[in-house]
Amino acid sequence: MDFTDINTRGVVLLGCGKMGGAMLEGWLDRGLSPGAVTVIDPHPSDWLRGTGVALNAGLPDAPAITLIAVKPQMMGDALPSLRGLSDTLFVTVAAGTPIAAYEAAFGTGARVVRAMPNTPAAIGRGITAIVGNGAATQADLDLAEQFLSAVGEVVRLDSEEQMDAVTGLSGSGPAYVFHMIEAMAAAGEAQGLAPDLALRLARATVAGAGALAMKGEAPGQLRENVTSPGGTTQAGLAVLMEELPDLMIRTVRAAADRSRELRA
Ligand SMILES: NC(=O)C1=CN([C@@H]2O[C@H](COP(=O)(O)OP(=O)(O)OC[C@H]3O[C@@H](n4cnc5c(N)ncnc54)[C@H](OP(=O)(O)O)[C@@H]3O)[C@@H](O)[C@H]2O)C=CC1
Ligand SMILES: O=C(O)[C@@H]1CCC=N1
Repeated sequence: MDFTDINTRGVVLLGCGKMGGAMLEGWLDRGLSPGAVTVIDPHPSDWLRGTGVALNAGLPDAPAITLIAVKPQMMGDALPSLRGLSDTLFVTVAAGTPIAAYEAAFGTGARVVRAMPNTPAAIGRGITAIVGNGAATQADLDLAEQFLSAVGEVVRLDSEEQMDAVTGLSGSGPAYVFHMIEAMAAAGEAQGLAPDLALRLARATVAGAGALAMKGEAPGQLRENVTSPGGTTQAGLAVLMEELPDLMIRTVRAAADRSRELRA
């Protein structure tokens, strides 16, 4: 991405914790100038202090993008610090909080893009779903997509309604995969492997399988490629496939339901 215009107009980041920090790290690595960034966060981390961004300073007049990355529960306290801004594109990554809440805070004319990223953004491997409000123009959506593309893939949603399902799947999804690594490592230990070795095998297996899946071949075919008739994988999958589909449906549904609750 060409950051020239954004580096000139500036970027404001409200909240720089795990998600805001992951995205900022990705953008700084890819050409966003630290001097163009103003972060508002009550307790900046050591990492953030070392980046050279402006911390809790006055806001630029018309930042190209104002990224909102505070927890939904903090939104009421946090949004008033952005009230002076008008000529900016608000991009929010908060789970649950609807676009209407930002329109209530900044006016119906405010240009808002609601986004749901995930933490692999820190290494440029995130995926973010976006949807704009009525005031957001095609150019605004293009800008948000370009900016977010710097830290991974971007998909556009047809409606804000889809955001709860997206949050339950890809927003929270990295945690499911990390837990899968933990569970696989524990299972290896249960079969007699040393903890370090089991973790190394589990981590590399998930990372390698993920990278292979990204080549585009259907995951079902990739699974079959591993499964020799009458072999070990078939024996393992007989157990996993009995439980996992229903478990995953319940997992994603619980997360999506929580996203719906946060809206209330
Ligand atoms: N973590 C993830 O994987 C994902 C998170 N999100 C969304 O991103 C948002 C942030 O989540 P996450 O990064 O995990 O949470 P964190 O708690 O790690 O980050 C939130 C940050 O906001 C700061 N903060 C609190 N109050 C204010 C305020 N009034 N003004 C400015 N900053 C404030 C917090 O400071 P302090 O800690 O000192 O209170 C913290 O640094 C949430 O809305 C979440 O739904 C979306 C997708 C994925
Ligand atoms: O757990 C959460 O609420 C946030 C939203 C998606 C991932 N983390």
